Amino acid sequence: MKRHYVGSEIGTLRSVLLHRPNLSLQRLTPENCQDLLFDDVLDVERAGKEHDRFAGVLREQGVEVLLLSDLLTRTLDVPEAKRWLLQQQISDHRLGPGFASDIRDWLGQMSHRELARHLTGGLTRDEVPPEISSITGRSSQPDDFITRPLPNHLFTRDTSCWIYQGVSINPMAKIARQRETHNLRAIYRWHPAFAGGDFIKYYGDEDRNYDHATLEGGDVLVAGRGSVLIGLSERTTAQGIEFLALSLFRHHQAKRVVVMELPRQRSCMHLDTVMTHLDIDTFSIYPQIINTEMPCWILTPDGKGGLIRTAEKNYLTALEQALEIDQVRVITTGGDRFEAEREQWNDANNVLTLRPGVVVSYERNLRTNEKYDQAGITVLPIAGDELGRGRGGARCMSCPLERDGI
Ligand SMILES: NC(=[NH2+])NCCC[C@H](N)C(=O)O
Repeated sequence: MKRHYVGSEIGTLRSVLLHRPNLSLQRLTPENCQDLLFDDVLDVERAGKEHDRFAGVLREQGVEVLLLSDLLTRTLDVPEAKRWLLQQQISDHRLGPGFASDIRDWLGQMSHRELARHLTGGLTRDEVPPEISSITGRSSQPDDFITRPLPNHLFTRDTSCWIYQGVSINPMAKIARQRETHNLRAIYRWHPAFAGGDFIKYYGDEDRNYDHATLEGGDVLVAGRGSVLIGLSERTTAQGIEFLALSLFRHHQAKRVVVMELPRQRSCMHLDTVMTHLDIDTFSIYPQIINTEMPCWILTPDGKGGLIRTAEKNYLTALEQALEIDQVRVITTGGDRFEAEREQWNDANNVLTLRPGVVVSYERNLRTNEKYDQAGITVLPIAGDELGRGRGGARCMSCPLERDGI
């Protein structure tokens, strides 16, 4: 079995999980898109092409690209996985026991590819045969959906994140994304590439209510050298960080966790919207948010199963300690204040590093890409006019499964 291991944020990327936008994007309307955490509706066909190009660039660079729909389809071949997933996604308490059971039976007859399509793309009333109905004969949901689509599966970075020899399968903060976690849990439990594999599940794999202890992978940066950086953000709470840090220390996978506190706002919903790692000593940052005023702590194990929390003077010294280097170099978002704000909103700082100093970035962010270039960082540009409307860039549209350390 392949070894899944993510040793850093910038070491050579070898294998990555992506989700090609599908049915879920076709369901987005001006009325529901905000609820589903998209800022606009998309040209679905064009978004698909942009995504294919993104995957193409990764493959050309030698990265293995796995697609979520393929993994899910294969997972459904395992009868226990299929039963479990249908129970989770079409639950009795969501739809009422009779209706839920009829829907599960009906979905259970579908080809697994088609079922996977609905497990990510949702199910509408119209798609279900009319003879299946709830006791009132009405749709059990206020809108047309029997299960709502999961368009944010596009951002595979968030739902699960690999850290050294294990994975966190994340309890998501927003209702619109919580059911994504079931799909990932099933894949990591039952898909033959993962089932029984030699990796740790740090957090999030239990059937329980995680309540306020939420965590999303966009906030987790595997710095390497035994360090992990985590954003305390709109999505990732102190409670979630505490659980993950304790688990990392218990499994001897990290020596320290650097916590950086972000304002709770959409434009910087995750750490990776304002900061990514480009080369051993180099970070891309959005200076309006990432600056020396930002509260920052270092967590270390106390040797008795707890945590020691030390406040840090500023994030730069914290990063230097994390990477065990003398000085970090930062590249700030390009252009004047207005341009920088607009480019940050369009994910100029959210780039995917393929190996030290080589990144994939949206081509539209001209000013910032120019600064990367001047600083000796190689930019592989991709179009993202449609994809970007979901508020995410190359980093958050990818979940590294295998990457070298530094
Ligand atoms: N790691 C990230 N920056 N993820 C971006 C996620 C965007 C997505 N629409 C959401 O609101 O959840």
